[in-house]
Amino acid sequence: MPLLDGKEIRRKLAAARLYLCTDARTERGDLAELADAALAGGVDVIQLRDKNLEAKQELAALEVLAEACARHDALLAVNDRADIALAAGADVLHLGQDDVPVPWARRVLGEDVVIGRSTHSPAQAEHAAHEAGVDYFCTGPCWPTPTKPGRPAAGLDLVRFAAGQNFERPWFAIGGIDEARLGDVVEAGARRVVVVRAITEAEDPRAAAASIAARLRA
Ligand SMILES: Cc1ncc(COP(=O)(O)OP(=O)(O)O)c(N)n1
Ligand SMILES: Cc1nc(C(=O)O)sc1CCOP(=O)(O)O
Ligand SMILES: [Mg+2]
Repeated sequence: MPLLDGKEIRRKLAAARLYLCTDARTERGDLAELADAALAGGVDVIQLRDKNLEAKQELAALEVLAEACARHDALLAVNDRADIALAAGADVLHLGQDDVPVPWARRVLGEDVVIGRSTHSPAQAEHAAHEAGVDYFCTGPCWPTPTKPGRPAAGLDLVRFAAGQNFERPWFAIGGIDEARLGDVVEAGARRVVVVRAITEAEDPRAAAASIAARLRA
C-alpha cells in the first residue's frame, strides 16, 4: 500500500509537471544522489525504468527511490509490474500498450495506486483518456529516441491532438524531450513532460531539472 491515499496521490499527480524515468544506475552506484538532485531541482514523479533487473534488485532500487521521494514529497512510480508496485508501496504504476491490461493491474493494486498508460496515436490517446481505471497517459515519442529504440516517433502532431481535446485526465508528452526542444513541446500544447536522458545524462541533473520545471510552471 502507498503511504498516501488515492485522493492525495491524484491531487499531486494533477499538480505534477515534470516526470523522470531513470534506470537503477547499477554501474555508477549513484541512484540516491541522482534522485535527490532531480527531486531537489523540481521533478514531481520519479519512475524506476530498468529492464535489466531481477525482482529483488528492482525492489532494492525502489527502496532507494522511495526514501528520496519521502525526503522531497514526490511520487514514486514503477514500470510494467503491478506486483512490484504493490510490494514497493509505490504511488504510481505505468503500463504500456503491450503490458498487462489495466483491470488486471487494478485487481492487484486496488484503487489507491495511480495507473498511467503509454499512447502513440490519437486513437490510443482518446481511449486512454476515458479507459476505466486509468488516471493519466503519455503521448509519444515526440522525437525518435535511443532510450526506446524501435518505437517510431508519433511527433508533435500527437501532442497537438491531445491538447486540442481538452481531456480532463492529466497527460504528459514524452520522447526525445530536452531543454532545447521543450519550447516546441509547450508550443504544441503540452503542460507536463516525461524525460529520461535530459536529466539522467545531464552534467548537472539538479540544474537540468530546475530549468525544465521552472519553464513548465511559468
Ligand atoms: C511515464 C512513462 N511513459 C511512457 C513509458 C513507456 O512505457 P512502455 O511503452 O510500456 O515502454 P517501456 O518503458 O516499458 O519500455 C514509461 N515507461 N513511462
Ligand atoms: C520510455 C519511453 N517511452 C516512450 C513513449 O513514447 O512511450 S519514449 C521513451 C523514452 C524517452 O526517453 P528520452 O527522454 O531519453 O528520449
Ligand atoms: Mg512498459
